[in-house]
Amino acid sequence: MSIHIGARVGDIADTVLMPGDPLRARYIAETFLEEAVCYTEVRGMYGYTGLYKGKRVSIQGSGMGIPSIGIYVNELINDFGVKRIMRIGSCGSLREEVKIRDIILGMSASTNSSLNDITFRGMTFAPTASYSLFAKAVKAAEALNLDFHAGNILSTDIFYNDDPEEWKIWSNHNVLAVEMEAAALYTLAAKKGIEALTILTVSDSLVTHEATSSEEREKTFTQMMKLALETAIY
Ligand SMILES: O=P(O)(O)O[C@H]1O[C@H](CO)[C@@H](O)[C@H]1O
Ligand SMILES: O=c1cc[nH]c(=O)[nH]1
Repeated sequence: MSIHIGARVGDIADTVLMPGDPLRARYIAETFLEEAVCYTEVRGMYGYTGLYKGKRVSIQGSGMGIPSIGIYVNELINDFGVKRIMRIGSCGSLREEVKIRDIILGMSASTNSSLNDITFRGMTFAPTASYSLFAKAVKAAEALNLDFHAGNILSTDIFYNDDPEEWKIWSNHNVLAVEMEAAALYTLAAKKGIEALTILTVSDSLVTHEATSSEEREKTFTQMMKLALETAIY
């Protein structure tokens, strides 16, 4: 058991899918996994292990934001020996061509967080997905006949930004969408030598101001869930 994950060594699979929302973790486990067992309820941040098409996979909530996912990713790797983490989250579109409910593979994650300023002392690190997982996700998407966008995403520390125009700086540099965790996942994965990828579904658009409901964000982004599970077993 680690400080924030109430599991025993061996309870968590080598491959972990991480939604921000713990209720999405429960929904995925109950909907897609066989023999799913809940291995942690600490802080209500549910984690489950079960079988997807016969292969062991875990689903662990990360919470919202870089500090929260940083805690869980560190413990998953250091205390439970996890080898592969795929974040599956919602995001806001920053580009007109990226429509609501579209799927995005985050090849790299820009950030306005001080996370890497602190670590790299003012120099700039480029948090990047693992090519191995990215390539598998592309093949899995093709097999599922799913369209997707692939590119740079933004991991922001600020959900409610006082400056309603700031997103355009990122949009003007072809950053596809905004979420709040991928840069930390990619940085920690690089440091610890594990594989990482972020798969997102567009829940709202900063361009058109369309938005989906909380219930839809918890339960209906099933194409992204299936894509991540198929990538896990590819
Ligand atoms: O849907 P999740 O995975 O939580 O991801 C997005 O949603 C949350 C904000 O509503 C942030 O965690 C952001 O990254
Ligand atoms: O971080 C996020 C997540 C979803 N939608 C947003 O606009 N931002």
